[in-house]
Amino acid sequence: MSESSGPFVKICGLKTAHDVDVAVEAGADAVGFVFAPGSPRTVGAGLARELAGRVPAGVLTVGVFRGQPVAEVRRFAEESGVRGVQLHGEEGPEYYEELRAPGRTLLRATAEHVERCGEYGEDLLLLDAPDPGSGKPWNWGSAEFTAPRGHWLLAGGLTPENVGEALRTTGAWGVDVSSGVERERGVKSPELIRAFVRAAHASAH
Ligand SMILES: O=C(O)c1ccccc1N[C@@H]1O[C@H](COP(=O)(O)O)[C@@H](O)[C@H]1O
Repeated sequence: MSESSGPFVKICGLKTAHDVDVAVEAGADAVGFVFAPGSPRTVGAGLARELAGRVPAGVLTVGVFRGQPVAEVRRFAEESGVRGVQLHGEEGPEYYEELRAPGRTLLRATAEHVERCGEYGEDLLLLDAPDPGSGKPWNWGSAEFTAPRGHWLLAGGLTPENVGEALRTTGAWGVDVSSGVERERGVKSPELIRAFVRAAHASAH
């Protein structure tokens, strides 16, 4: 994982070589490929392998899953060569145990309150909206919100305009975005990707 002093930034839902290159050149720490079915961002393992092959070793490649059987997750991860696995379903700790592999980073996405990162054996916790990938924000700015301990990413409705405030308000270790860097649903905007990474990095100063 990133040792840089700024926040960890993941750009998710990439489908083209150009968008991958833009995210990497902009300074993203991680790029995500959606393997969950039914999303306008869903890609197959073959395309993801091509895209992941463009990514330098210092940038984490992540496969995104939702409610899929463990064998399917493992197969997609192995066929695509992604180094991270992000789970958005109801999977319990045993699921993480089964997916643990040398060099693999496990990300647990949840919309529930969590005390600390690592409760299910994950390396990174991702606090997201109940409807992941929808672009809808949630109540991370409210007085009731309490941040988990450890490394966690904030996601859900983030944009270049609100990411700085989101990082300052929540103290998140990093951020993850998909909709907020798209010009239309499922189609990334290079300008918005660059603006998002710039705004996230600027929040550290
Ligand atoms: O992006 C999707 O379509 C998706 C589908 C299924 C599970 C997760 C998905 N994306 C994740 O959602 C957040 C981004 O949300 P937003 O669009 O920025 O509001 C991020 O964690 C993606 O990995």
